Amino acid sequence: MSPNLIPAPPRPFQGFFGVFRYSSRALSLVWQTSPKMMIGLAVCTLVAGVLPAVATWIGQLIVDGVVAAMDTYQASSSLMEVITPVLWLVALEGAIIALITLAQRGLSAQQSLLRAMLGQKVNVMILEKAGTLSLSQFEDSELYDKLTRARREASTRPLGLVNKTFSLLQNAISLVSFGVLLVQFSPWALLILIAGALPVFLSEAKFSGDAFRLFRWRSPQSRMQMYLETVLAREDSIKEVKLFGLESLFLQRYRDIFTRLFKEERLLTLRREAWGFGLGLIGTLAFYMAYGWVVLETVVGALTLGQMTMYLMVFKQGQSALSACLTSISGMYEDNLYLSNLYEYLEQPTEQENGEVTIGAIPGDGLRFEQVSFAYPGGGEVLHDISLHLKPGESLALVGENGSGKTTLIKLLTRLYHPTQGRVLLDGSDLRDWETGALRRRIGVIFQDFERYQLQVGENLGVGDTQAFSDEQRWARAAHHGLADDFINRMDNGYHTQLGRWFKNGQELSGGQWQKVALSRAYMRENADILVLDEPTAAMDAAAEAAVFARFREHSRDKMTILISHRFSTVRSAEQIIVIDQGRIIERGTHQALLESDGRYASLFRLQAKGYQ
Ligand SMILES: Nc1ncnc2c1ncn2[C@@H]1O[C@H](COP(=O)(O)OP(=O)(O)OP(=O)(O)O)[C@@H](O)[C@H]1O
Repeated sequence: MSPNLIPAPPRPFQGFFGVFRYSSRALSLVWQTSPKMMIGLAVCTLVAGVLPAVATWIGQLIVDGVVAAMDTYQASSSLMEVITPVLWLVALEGAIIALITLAQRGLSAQQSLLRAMLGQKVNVMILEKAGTLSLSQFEDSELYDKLTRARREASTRPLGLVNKTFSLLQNAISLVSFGVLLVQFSPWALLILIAGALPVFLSEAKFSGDAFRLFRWRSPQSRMQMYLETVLAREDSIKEVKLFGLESLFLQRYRDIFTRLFKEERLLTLRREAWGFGLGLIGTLAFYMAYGWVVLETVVGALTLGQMTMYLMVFKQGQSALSACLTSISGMYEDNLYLSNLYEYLEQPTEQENGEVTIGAIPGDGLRFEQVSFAYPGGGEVLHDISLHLKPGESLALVGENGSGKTTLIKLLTRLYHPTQGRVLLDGSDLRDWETGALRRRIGVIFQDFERYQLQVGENLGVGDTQAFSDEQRWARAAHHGLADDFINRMDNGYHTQLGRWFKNGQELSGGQWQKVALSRAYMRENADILVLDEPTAAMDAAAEAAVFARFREHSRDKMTILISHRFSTVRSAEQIIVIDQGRIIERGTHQALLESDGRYASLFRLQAKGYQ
């Protein structure tokens, strides 16, 4: 796809000025970050903007002073007397130049400090917003693109915009002061100056828009590149990459994406620079026309030598100030486009899911699914008409083939998703109405794809209850329930051992040990009265599994427990067993009752039992 074919943004080029709507927000963001430095930037900008014209004007006074001094000196008076006024002017110009340098240093120091502070602030804003997004929003690839784009570009853009705003101000001030001097020569000269710079500006603005559209268009591909980088360079995937010999395959795909993207980028860059050069020539032409004119006026005696030098300087500097102004404007346009990305992401509506219920309408009623159906966003229905009731102290086991919907049911119970039809009730109140904190405190859950944090072992347990994140006694208790205490106590630094390979002295655990850590994490929620274990023992040896369930039953006598497992040995003791097939409940009852009814459960059980004979 060529950049020409890249879909235009909702407000195309004619909305050039409309796109500046993010400028004020970027400015206020910088102001919030550091009002002092923003004022400092403004002062330095002002100083660096006004003084060059003053220096040029003094330059003219010096040249004319020198010419006059040469005449006076020949008419013989003392050299010192003749030259002193000129030397004072030289000293003054020197002082002004020193002041300009000081202002420029001040500018760059404040810019680099602000850059660091703003980068951090914007990244925190992006991550804070990420914390408010729902799971389904995270799974939406368009939103994910927005998030990635915002993280890649947006953190440097607010400061860029502020810098350009100030630089625009600075150059505009210089331009006005040069303009005042130039108009005295001829208003036409001012016109020539403007006419020379305008074409480059227009082409720059157009290409900035194109560059942004290219950036947007290619973000899914950039994301694929980032993904391949991760797979090829992360310890958790490298094992498989090596064994399957995937390096060259993935690297080739990585290169192909680059080649495709680079083709577009090269085309755009070449066009941008070629047009910039061609239209820039108009500016050069304008300068040399004005040059010839000034020379002519000097030769015929309409200008002094000092004035000639000054006007040439003024024209040259005026020209660069004008083109700097226009570059700032087109740069601001570009920054605004990128900021539109950031704000599109930050303004993404979040699903308001915080209700107010902290104690249910019918305390002690337990958990109910009432004719619940569910479809993932953009997908077909994966759960159909599920009804079940679990009272405090009862245990439920979910059985079913891969993909039948067991984990999805748990996601609804933990309110990671909402039912598309029907309701889930806890103690008689709809889950949607529960206050998030109160609801989460009541549920301890371990998913089959639990997270392996590159933190200390203890902290890996602590994440189960942020209130007790660093509570070592609670770590020990949870590890005891989850049968993780034995191996943790044998580690060099006990609960303070760093896990994973990302950081120094990190230790890797076996699959079963990780699972024990995850199980203990669920036990950190001591007040939770709903315990959900989604295949908690798949990686454990038989003895560990038996011990885990013995401990589980003992620990959860007065709780509601939901267990998902493909092993019937662990399922059979549940008071209620539900068999799910393609999102529907097809059988329910106790182990004994299900065997007697001789349905799907009974045949699956016999199949597994045969495997052990
Ligand atoms: N995030 C998702 N987005 C879209 N569809 C999904 C998502 N997660 C699961 N599914 C689909 O929902 C269906 C049920 O998946 P679920 O994970 O609930 O099955 P499961 O019974 O837990 O399977 P397993 O025994 O393999 O863990 C599957 O068809 C799956 O493809």
